Amino acid sequence: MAKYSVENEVAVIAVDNPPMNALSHHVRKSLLKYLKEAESDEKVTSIVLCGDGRTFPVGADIKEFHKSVSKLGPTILDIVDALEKSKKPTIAAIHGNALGGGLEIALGCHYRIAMTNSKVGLPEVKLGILPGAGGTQRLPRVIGLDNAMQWIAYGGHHSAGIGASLGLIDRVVPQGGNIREHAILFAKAAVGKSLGQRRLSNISVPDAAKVESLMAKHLKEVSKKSRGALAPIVCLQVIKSSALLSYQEGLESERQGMFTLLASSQSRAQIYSFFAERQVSKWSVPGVTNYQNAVPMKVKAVGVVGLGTMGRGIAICCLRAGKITYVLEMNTKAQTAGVKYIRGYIETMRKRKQINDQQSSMMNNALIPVDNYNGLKNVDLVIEAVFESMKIKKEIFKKLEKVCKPSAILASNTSTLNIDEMASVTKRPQKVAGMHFFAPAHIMMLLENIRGEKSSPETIATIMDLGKQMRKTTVLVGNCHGFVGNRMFAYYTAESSFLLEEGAYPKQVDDVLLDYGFAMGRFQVGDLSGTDIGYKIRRERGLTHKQQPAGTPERKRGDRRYSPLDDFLYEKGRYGLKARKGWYKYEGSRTPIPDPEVRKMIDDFRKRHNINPRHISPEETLQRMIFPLVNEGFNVLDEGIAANPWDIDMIFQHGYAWPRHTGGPMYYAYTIGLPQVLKVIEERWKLAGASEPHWKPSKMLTWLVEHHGNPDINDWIKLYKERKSQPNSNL
Ligand SMILES: CC/C=C/CC(=O)SCCNC(=O)CCNC(=O)[C@H](O)C(C)(C)COP(=O)(O)OP(=O)(O)OC[C@H]1O[C@@H](n2cnc3c(N)ncnc32)[C@H](O)[C@@H]1OP(=O)(O)O
Repeated sequence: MAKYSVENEVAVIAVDNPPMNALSHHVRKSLLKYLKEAESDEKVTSIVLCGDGRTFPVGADIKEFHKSVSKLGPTILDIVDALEKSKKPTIAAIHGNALGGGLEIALGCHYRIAMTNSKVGLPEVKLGILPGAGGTQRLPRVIGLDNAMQWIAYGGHHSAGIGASLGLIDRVVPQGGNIREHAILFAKAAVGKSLGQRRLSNISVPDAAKVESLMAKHLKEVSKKSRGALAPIVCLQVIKSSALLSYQEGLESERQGMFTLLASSQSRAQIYSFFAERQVSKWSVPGVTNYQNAVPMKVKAVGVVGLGTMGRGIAICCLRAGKITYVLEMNTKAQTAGVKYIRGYIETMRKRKQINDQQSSMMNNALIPVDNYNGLKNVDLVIEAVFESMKIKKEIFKKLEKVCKPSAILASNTSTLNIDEMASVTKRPQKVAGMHFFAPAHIMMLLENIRGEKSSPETIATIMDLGKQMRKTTVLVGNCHGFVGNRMFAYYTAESSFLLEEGAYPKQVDDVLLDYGFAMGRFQVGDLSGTDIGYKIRRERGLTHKQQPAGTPERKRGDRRYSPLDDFLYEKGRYGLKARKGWYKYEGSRTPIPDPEVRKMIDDFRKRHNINPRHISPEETLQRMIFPLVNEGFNVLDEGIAANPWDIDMIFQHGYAWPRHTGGPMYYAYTIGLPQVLKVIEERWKLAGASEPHWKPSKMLTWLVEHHGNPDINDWIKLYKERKSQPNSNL
């Protein structure tokens, strides 16, 4: 709905649709009704449009997308047109966010004023669509083609100050000011002034002459940054029309572009991702607790044990979340280096204006290096971040148990190991949990929180709340080897090496993954993170080639297929980018170059094992990389390790840079169709057999296909759980 009032001859129309004033159908209807009323009321001389509550409208109602109600008139464009055509001055009064369709209606107004802390932007590209209410045609006319391409193709939010410097915002209202009162005064002053040039559809694009060079520049950038994504490309093409065609023709090109994008599977995947991101914070442990009833503990001080790459990043996250952060590192050299890194990073944030001087000095003061466990006696929560060894972690947990106050939560940043086993060496298993950060911890958006068997509701609520305070996409999962992410990802990695054994080379596999939309292929990522990391984890588990007793078949560990190619690579000193050689070689830059030495290593291996290399098609490569991971995803759901398919998808998008426009592995499987996915898995299982158990079709996937074909992803859990809970279900 919207509210209507007339104050001092100024009509004020306030959108009232909490929480975000989305432009739902009923809002659009009432907005147009009040606009007509203001237009026809002779006592009204000007019109202010604003938002009630938290914000100016943040855009179209995303829940309406792909539903018939979104097509019901009036459209947002009808409102934009009415605002622009109005004979009385129209003023958008922005507080909070003016995004998407919200900014488009502001662009329809003759003037825009905004609170200094408000944000403006056209983020539709993040939903796989484009601004469909004239935004692609009006924004370039006011801020120029170059800026508009930047804003629309990347979908960023920008401060009111930036908007003002580009001519988008006519006045910035300082903090503490009343936007409504300022708007009314502004509106009164605008009465009688010519509106011709204030109607943005009337003016031309200032830097239109540069259209071809700007187009080439932005196309190159988006193709690199959003590989495989359709929306940024279509956005650019449509914005280009603003420079070459009339406003009306440009609008038609926008309509066509929107039509194409809305019909694409990518927009569905991205809209799914928008809601999934919000859904994961509504966690639940069925029958135990959930986000609504568990109360988090107050965490003022955090301890971080270990100042290696992970510990440093975690400490930065804690400091940014406003925590007093004790960092424990016994090795003096490592401590000096770690603290130097953290302070250096704080300074970089200050220089980049991500934090101000006061925040920087607060963070520096809150960082407290300690060199013995007693230094952690006052913390409310500790995050252990040392090398991935159960023995070492248990020793640390025993020490923490002794020094930390009884109320303190003990968390481990383990990426694979059993949280319950760590909890078992303490007297407070209810206070033990996993907090799995992804490297680099201060950059990656994901936090995979692991509940132990005995973790209390308060402990779970606290680690989830801390993730939120760190502004991470925080997903709650159950305890098992590798949890959700690494348990599933292990098969992706294993299968990539099997592909090398059978006929592929690293670049061939990586190219398929790049075409799919990953920013980097599996072998490029391996080089970037360092091939030594995986080797040390395999060595800890007694798996590496050198640890096997004489006579052990090179390609087996127990009864499972194993590829030792990764071990050979490490043993040749090819540690990845840092050594300038890994799966690729690097000559003076970070560009991976296929290396004949690696090719020879693979060829020699094949010869030694009488493997006749065969051509592996891109289709087979993609299926073999992704489908085992999907299959394991269904096992993870079946066991309750992940509560929902979107939990898995968010883990992969934010922890493993899975391309957002495919939604994530589980959503992708749904897009392909579960029957097709199962068919490939079953065929592969017949070929591979028991030594490759990751191809054994998951019970849940099989049941869903047999009984429901390709059910809606939102129904997977409900359908399966209902059946599973029946007495003779055999599931
Ligand atoms: C033809 C014309 C075409 C127009 C295209 C568009 O306008 S597309 C929409 C463009 N706008 C956006 O993409 C903005 C989406 N919203 C956000 O980015 C964020 O919500 C925010 C505005 C930055 C605020 O973030 P914050 O973290 O403060 O809140 P939440 O994200 O948690 O949101 C609170 C709840 O509001 C729901 N919601 C937000 N925006 C919309 C929307 N546009 N439509 C419908 N619902 C929206 C969100 O889902 C949250 O709901 P919960 O049920 O509480 O989870």
